[in-house]
Amino acid sequence: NYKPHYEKVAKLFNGPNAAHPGRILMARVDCASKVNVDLCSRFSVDHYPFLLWGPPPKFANTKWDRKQEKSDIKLIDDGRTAERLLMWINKQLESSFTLDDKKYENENMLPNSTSDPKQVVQAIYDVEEATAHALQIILEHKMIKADTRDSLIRFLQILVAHHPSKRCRRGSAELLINFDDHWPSNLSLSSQDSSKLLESVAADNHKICGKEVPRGYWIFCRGSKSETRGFSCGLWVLLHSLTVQIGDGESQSTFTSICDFIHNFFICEECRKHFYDMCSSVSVPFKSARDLSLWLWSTHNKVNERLMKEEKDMGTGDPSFPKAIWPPKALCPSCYRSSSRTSDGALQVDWNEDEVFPFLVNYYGKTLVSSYKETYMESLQGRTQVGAALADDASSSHAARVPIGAALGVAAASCTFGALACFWRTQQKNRKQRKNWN
Ligand SMILES: Cc1cc2nc3c(=O)[nH]c(=O)nc-3n(C[C@H](O)[C@H](O)[C@H](O)COP(=O)(O)OP(=O)(O)OC[C@H]3O[C@@H](n4cnc5c(N)ncnc54)[C@H](O)[C@@H]3O)c2cc1C
Repeated sequence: NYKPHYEKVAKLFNGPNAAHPGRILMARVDCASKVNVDLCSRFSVDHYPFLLWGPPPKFANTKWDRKQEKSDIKLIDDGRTAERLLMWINKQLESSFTLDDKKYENENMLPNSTSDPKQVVQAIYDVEEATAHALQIILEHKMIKADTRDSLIRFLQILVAHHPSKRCRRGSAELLINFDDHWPSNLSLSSQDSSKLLESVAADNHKICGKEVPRGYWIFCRGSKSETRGFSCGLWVLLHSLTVQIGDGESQSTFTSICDFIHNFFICEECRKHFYDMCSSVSVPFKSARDLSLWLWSTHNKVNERLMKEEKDMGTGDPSFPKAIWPPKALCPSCYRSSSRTSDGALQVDWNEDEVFPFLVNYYGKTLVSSYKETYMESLQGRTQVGAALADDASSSHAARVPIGAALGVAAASCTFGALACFWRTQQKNRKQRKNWN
């Protein structure tokens, strides 16, 4: 959501149609990407958006500390919207640029097309990807601290028991077994200690969902644009899949663990804050898995509802996957008792929760896991049929449109097409690296 704000400002200064070319160079860095870890840690980036201002050469070789009083590089502390950011810049330069200096053209309005909801059978790969991705972010951003350590342990415990992927359950267990060796409870990590531990975890080849993951691409959560969907979509699917697996006696502790995990380890500041507020508004402890699954479902719908409006107003979001109240009637007709539209066009649904819960259990439980089991069995039988299995899936009644790159990637992970995999992965890496500096 910040992106269009910053692009609005950047378009005044960057690119061939800029109204004020060359006055300022705006650049963006994706700190969630491995190639930028060193750069981002030099500037102690611990949340986003994180805006810095300074002479370009200083960014090349400075190690910046925000506590440092006299520095050529400053933290922009008031730049959450295009207007405020431009006001901040105007103050620095004693200028009077306005956003109207060059009309902002929204390039994101592409025609809509609908997605096939049955693709969830392939979401198991994205749940693995999101799990590995989350751990990678936690390690690279050195987020395990004295006050967050317990929350990670509690979340890993849930993953050990209920992660829909067996290899992630195994990997989470291994991580827990070695947890005290890597992160002793009395250790308050200096950045040097933390780097050493990160190296040792990497050297142990500790991959929470097996060696092949993260694979570097998304299947179910693949957006039509490179910067949409992906991790946050995979994270939602993981959370839903956990809530439908737990037993009634675990519902309250799972609720607390999910809330704490998002609060401590989801680096999208706005998301974790909103989610934390919604967690805090729950006053009665959960007594059943049903209640927790329905709470997460309706919380997700509240986020959808809010983003639906924001994305419409700002032209963000993925045009091929517009936010909507979920599940749509076509996916679960019996979930709807009745529905109507308000005067401003918003959908209001009288839900039949006795139908929604079994629907969620089936969607995020049985259906999601079905594809994994098949693949896992095949991997035990010699790992040669994965590409074919995906192709078969695509024409089965669980029809899933598998992007060709992803299908090749999964096939490659089975070690069947080594050379192809190498080529494809290199392409992916190059693409990622190019993206990070545009
Ligand atoms: C905990 C959390 C909080 C977030 N908060 C914010 C925020 O405050 N601001 C922000 O801009 N972004 C937020 N995000 C990101 C945002 O919700 C989306 O994940 C992101 O925009 C990608 O959207 P998507 O189209 O892939 O669908 P997502 O919303 O990520 O959903 C993934 C899939 O889940 C299914 N689904 C959709 N709704 C439901 C539901 N109600 N119940 C069950 N399944 C459903 C659909 O199949 C969908 O494709 C948050 C993400 C998480 C995990």
